[in-house]
Amino acid sequence: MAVNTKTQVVYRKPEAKDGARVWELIGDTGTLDLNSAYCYILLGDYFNDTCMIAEQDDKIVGFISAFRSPRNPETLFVWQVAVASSHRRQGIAKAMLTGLMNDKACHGVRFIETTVSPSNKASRRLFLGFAEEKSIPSTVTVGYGAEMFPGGTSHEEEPLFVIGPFFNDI
Ligand SMILES: CC(=O)NCC[C@H](N)C(=O)O
Repeated sequence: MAVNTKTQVVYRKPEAKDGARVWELIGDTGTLDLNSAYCYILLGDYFNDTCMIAEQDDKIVGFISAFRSPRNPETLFVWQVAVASSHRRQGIAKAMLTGLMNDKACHGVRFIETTVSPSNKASRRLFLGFAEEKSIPSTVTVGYGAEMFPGGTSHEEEPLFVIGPFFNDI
């Protein structure tokens, strides 16, 4: 049966050349910290083993960035999860996180760490739902307090979510 690939969301690792469009996606979400375009180019170049892009009809509609902690490589720190407003509630964030965890780059990961601000309900659902679905322990502790952010800005606190231990022996 012919599959209409025009409507399928495809998932792939980012490349440096995707940086500008990822920067646009993050800016469009209006909920995440917009890093420099250079940062997203760098992620696509040096950290792309643990990042993923969701693309539909040649439009970047999702992005997840992560890296294995240099001080504890068994921990995967998930930095940002973004889905275009036009593509929410379609399971794209869960597909990106699951795809990332199933990648050989995440072999041996035993903990996922991430920070999720109180207003980021979608990411809260994503990570706690991931833990619950896989019966993995999860804790939410003090992460980065609002006071750590520059004076005069209205940045929310960033509680630390720790999911694990689990065995990711893909
Ligand atoms: C999981 C996630 O997207 N966290 C966001 C952390 C922070 N507010 C940022 O946007 O980088």
